[in-house]
Amino acid sequence: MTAPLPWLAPYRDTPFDGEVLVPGSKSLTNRVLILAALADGPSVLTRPLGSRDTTLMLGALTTLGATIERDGITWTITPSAWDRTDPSAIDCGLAGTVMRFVPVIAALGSAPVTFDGDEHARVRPMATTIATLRDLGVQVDDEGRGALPFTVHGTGYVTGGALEVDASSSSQFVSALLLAGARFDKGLELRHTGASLPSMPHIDMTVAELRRRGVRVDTDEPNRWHVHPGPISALDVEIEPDLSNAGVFIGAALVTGGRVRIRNWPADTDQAGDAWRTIVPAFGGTVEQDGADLVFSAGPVLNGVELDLHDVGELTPVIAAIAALAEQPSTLVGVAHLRGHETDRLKALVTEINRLGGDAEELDDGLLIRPRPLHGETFRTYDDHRMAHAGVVLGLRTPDLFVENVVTTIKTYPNFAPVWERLMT
Ligand SMILES: O=C(O)C1=C[C@@H](OP(=O)(O)O)[C@@H](O)[C@H](O)C1
Ligand SMILES: C=C(OP(=O)(O)O)C(=O)O
Repeated sequence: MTAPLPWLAPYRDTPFDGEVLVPGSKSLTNRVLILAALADGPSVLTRPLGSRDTTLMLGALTTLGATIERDGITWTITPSAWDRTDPSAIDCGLAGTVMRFVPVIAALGSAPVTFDGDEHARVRPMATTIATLRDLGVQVDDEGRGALPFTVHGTGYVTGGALEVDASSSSQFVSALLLAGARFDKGLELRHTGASLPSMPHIDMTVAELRRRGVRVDTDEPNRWHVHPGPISALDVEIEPDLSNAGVFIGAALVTGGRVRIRNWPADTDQAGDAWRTIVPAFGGTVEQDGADLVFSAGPVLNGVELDLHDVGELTPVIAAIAALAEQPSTLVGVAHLRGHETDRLKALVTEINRLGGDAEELDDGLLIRPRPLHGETFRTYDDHRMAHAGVVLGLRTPDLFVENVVTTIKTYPNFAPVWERLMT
């Protein structure tokens, strides 16, 4: 198959002023799908995200015995009976939520399940998943790789109890264990032992979704979670718009001196993307609530920023693109773990911003970006949806910028390129 031609990103010399309803949250959709597959009855999801990562999650849960019925904007999930005994295989693609969450769920079944994914998925950090499963008494065959592919041999139950995890390279190792913990015979008393724990809002989201379904989770001490054993109640939910993906449109408003209305911004949410409310003022912009929507506007000057993005690392690529177009230098820290994301995002951002004539430098745990005039080039995306988002934001202010493999945005955003083209041209 030949690679698609690089795509000419829309350029604008006038302010963008638009309105967007972004598709559903990846993180919420994939958590809700897992919990629906473990629940005590069928659950209905309204406005779930239909994208590559959620399709992979549906495929994985179907393989484990759940059934899915789709009807327009609703999906009905009937839980698995967990009675399969034949070996099966699950494709994780490049989805962290599939490769980290599903192996722990598969341990509850009674069959060997082999996990693999895209070429780059094989270098994403997975040793913690394998080690914690073994600590729980589950047999995992990885032929010493400490990475995909590997096979989980479920025996129909996991005893659970006390467990330590070093989740400094990804919060998803914690979320995975918490999501399954109520179904362990003794529940789960989990303690994170590593130096730091990224993406805390994502862990808070996991705990909140468990509690909404009647699971008792104690979080009295930092870095400790006690999930009590018991049923997970079925629950019908509406999925919030993906606030991390809203960032690319917010970026468009900031770098063109314009404005964007993001429709249906949830008033109370655990999504990492809610941090745009404070990030936009740091760049000199403003944020206004208007009914159910948030309106983000550029200020008279696009300031440089000094931000610790440890909690909200997935916002970094778009923030880096905005920073490269700002009027002063920016420093972004707290994101060493981005080296284990869809690609090594620190290296990729430095390489691509500098390819356009920019001046970006990799720090131990982040980026230093000094704005420079940029010129058109092909912006490489390394199969990373958020690198493509960074590229299109830079393209708004850089004539003749081509984005390689813009279709990679399908990971979390169906039809992104046509939507962007329609809004920006
Ligand atoms: O649990 C989740 O849904 C996610 C957790 C975060 O992972 P890391 O902690 O690995 O950054 C985030 O970056 C990722 O996009 C989604
Ligand atoms: C890190 C990300 O994804 P994943 O869920 O694959 O880890 C992301 O979407 O920015």
